Amino acid sequence: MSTEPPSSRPEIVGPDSGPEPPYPLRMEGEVISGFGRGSKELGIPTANLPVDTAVTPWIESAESGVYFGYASLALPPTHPDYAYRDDRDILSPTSYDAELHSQPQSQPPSQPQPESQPPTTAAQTTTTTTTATTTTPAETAPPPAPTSRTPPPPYTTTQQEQQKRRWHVYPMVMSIGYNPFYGNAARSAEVHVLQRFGADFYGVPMRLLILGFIRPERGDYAGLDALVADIRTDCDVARRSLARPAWTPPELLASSAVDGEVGAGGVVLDDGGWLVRD
Ligand SMILES: Cc1cc2nc3c(=O)[nH]c(=O)nc-3n(C[C@H](O)[C@H](O)[C@H](O)COP(=O)(O)O)c2cc1C
Ligand SMILES: Nc1ncnc2c1ncn2[C@@H]1O[C@H](COP(=O)(O)OP(=O)(O)O)[C@@H](O)[C@H]1O
Repeated sequence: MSTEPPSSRPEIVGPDSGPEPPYPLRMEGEVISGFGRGSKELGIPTANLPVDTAVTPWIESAESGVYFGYASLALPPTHPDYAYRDDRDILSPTSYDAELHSQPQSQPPSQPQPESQPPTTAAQTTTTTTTATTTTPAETAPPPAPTSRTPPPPYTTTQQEQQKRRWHVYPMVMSIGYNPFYGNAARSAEVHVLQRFGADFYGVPMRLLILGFIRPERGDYAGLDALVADIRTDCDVARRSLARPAWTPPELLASSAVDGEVGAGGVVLDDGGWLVRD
């Protein structure tokens, strides 16, 4: 079990009756690379999506901070986590493996490292039919220790493979903002999927059904450990919040759910099937 969260942090967010307006919010795109800090410095990988207000207008006025909900990934058959159980392959929030939060793989710096390079742009990585990039942006941080993580494989090379992709749904926690601890110049959307994966999934289509807000982003952490502890608490909060009946996939993906319909108990039933629709 996790350590006690700071007393100011609630353990669950959102009403037991389910998500309330303006949620659910949606976002989708192909996973692009960020600054490579998530795994190496924090031990918490984050899958980045391009932030494009033309495609996702709500994001312009969205408060910078931590959100939670469900992420679906259109994994190709070549990915080790590709599994065919059903067209709607749902992972319960309670199946989350807490060991996912392994320790950072290199010695973290005690102070935040400034940006040394701009993030990879969407234009560099939006084509699914090309090989995913294997480069990691240069950093001013200490050189990374040897890592056991595999480089991004060329998942999306053939049309045949694309046709065989299947959507897999997982609980997630995400950050939308400028990462003030690092002082990013551009706004980013970064998703930590509450699942341990056998390999990276750069270039893979990802959809997000965002169901609630956990907290505003912070830049005043005393050090990296404090940021990591807060993110781990975010993960616990998201997992607990999503485990409630009105927040679990069967309710969200109910076949009777109509987009935007207000169901019993004031729950806004989204067309959760969007997460897995081809
Ligand atoms: C749940 C969650 C909460 C986060 N909260 C903060 C935060 O409060 N302040 C901050 O500066 N960055 C926050 N971050 C962003 C991390 O700093 C970011 O994921 C890290 O810099 C990795 O960036 P990269 O994907 O470019 O490698 C958060 C990330 C996640 C997934
Ligand atoms: N549980 C997970 N959540 C998010 N991304 C993951 C996860 N496991 C593996 N990954 C992979 O790790 C990548 C993010 O790694 P990270 O070190 O944060 O680098 P960057 O943000 O620069 O891409 C994601 O794009 C994804 O391919």
